[in-house]
Amino acid sequence: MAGLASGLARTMVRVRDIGRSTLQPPLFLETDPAVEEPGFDPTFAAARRVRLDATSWVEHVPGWLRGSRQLLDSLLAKAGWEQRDRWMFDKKYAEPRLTAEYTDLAEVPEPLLLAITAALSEHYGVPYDGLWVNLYRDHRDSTGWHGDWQTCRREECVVPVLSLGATRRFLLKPRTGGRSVALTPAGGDLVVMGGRCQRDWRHCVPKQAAPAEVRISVNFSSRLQATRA
Ligand SMILES: O=C(O)CCC(=O)C(=O)O
Ligand SMILES: [Fe+2]
Repeated sequence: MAGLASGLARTMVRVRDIGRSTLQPPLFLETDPAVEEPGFDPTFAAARRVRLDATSWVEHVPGWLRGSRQLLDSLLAKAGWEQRDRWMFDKKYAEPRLTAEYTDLAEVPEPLLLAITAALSEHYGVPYDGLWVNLYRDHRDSTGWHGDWQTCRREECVVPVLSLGATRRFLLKPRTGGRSVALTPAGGDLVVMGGRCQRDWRHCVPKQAAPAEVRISVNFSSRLQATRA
């Protein structure tokens, strides 16, 4: 991680350069490798893409956001966390995590997230205009196998997920069954699902036996992708 951090330091964007109201990526780049302020790599230099099959892929960008603990603490305090229910057959279950959703970016409580949204839009060529955040309070919280159908109604979508806090396993497996692919995103890492991933694959964040601290995932959405072509 030390090598990676110093390699990325040149291109980190400082949070203090991010205007409150602008959706444009910040213009000033940080040059001091010792800086601890939050900052992201607008070049996505560390991205590693895994081809899942001929039409689906997942990308892991380790260490994309530096100083991610600050964003975690801020969201913990400021996001309007709610408990959601899920119906399974005839029974209602409380989801084993908390969620806050922002369909309007103007409501997002952290300006850094606006700059991050703009950088993701620019890099992946998708106009992200909303996001939802999930809070995994400890190792017993989880997300079951699913595809993001509500936010991906097109054949192909690009769905970025930014991890903050504890390292947890993020698994993908073909919808029709078969071996799963495991990623272990740490705080500050991006996982990006692309191609037909939401149609042909499922993803989850499983519970684990080993104790884990709090984790937040930030999931980016686009009205364009949520609308049938
Ligand atoms: O928490 C994560 O890493 C993934 C969350 C997710 O897949 C979802 O909320 O749809
Ligand atoms: Fe999902």
